[in-house]
Amino acid sequence: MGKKLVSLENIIFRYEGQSRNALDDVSFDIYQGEWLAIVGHNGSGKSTLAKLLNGLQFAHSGTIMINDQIMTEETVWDVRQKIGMVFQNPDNQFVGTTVQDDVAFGLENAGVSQQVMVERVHGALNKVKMNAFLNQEPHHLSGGQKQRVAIAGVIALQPDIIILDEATSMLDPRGREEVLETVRELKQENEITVISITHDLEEAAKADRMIVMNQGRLYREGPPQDIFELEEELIALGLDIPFSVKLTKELQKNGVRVVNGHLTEEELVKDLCELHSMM
Ligand SMILES: Nc1ncnc2c1ncn2[C@@H]1O[C@H](COP(=O)(O)OP(=O)(O)OP(=O)(O)O)[C@@H](O)[C@H]1O
Repeated sequence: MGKKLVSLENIIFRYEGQSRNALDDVSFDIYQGEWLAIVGHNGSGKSTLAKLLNGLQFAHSGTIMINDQIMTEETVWDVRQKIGMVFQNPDNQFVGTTVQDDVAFGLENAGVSQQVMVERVHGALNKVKMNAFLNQEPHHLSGGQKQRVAIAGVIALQPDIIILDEATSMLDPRGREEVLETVRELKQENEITVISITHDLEEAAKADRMIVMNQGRLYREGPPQDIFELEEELIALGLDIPFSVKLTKELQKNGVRVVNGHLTEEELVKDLCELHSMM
């Protein structure tokens, strides 16, 4: 496990005029190089967590520490440099007229020299496999490609952490796969730390660790295999377990000896093929 990069301690936050806390004594850590998925039903506090991590709101009590710096109104601009956000709607975050302008936008604002900018734009687009689209206009791109450009815009700024706030929820299955594959590769190659906030437990299954939020409280945390063992509890919280986990349970009930822990359909299919070849 890498070093502790983010630490939340006893965070309490309530929106003005509301009778209950949106975040109620939430504590957890995030380690360098890990992919943490934060899941929960509507209103469980996921987006509020993202707002606090990005300094758009401040906790009423408790501490958020990001790479050894405590988040306060005074440090927020420094801390924000360490975090890149990718949001839900691919169309709302395209600010350039072409792919390369879009990726360069944040670097221009950061006052980076022309030479460094060109290197970083090309490097970032290479990493998300969008370098063949440098001069394309956004309306020629699919949703998945637009989100990959948004990710390139973020990694060009070399943050320590990327937060994906429901970044795949408006994409078709292919776009979703493209974006998740990009995240997986980035994480593997660059030791970047990923926080994905999602309704989608199939997506969360790809993370190293999951946090389940419920009514502003941290309900459970652990590796996806352990979290999906909570099957009935997750369903009671309004969450749906991945298809491969459900199918594994049904197959086992019917006497098929598949092993537990298949978080993707591919893994389950591989196991079934191996069982079949032994028959
Ligand atoms: N701007 C706001 N003003 C008042 N209350 C808010 C505001 N935003 C969120 N809330 C409340 O705070 C709580 C947590 O909401 P939050 O949006 O963080 O949940 P979420 O898990 O991200 O839900 P969703 O998946 O629907 O976005 C909910 O009770 C919600 O009604």
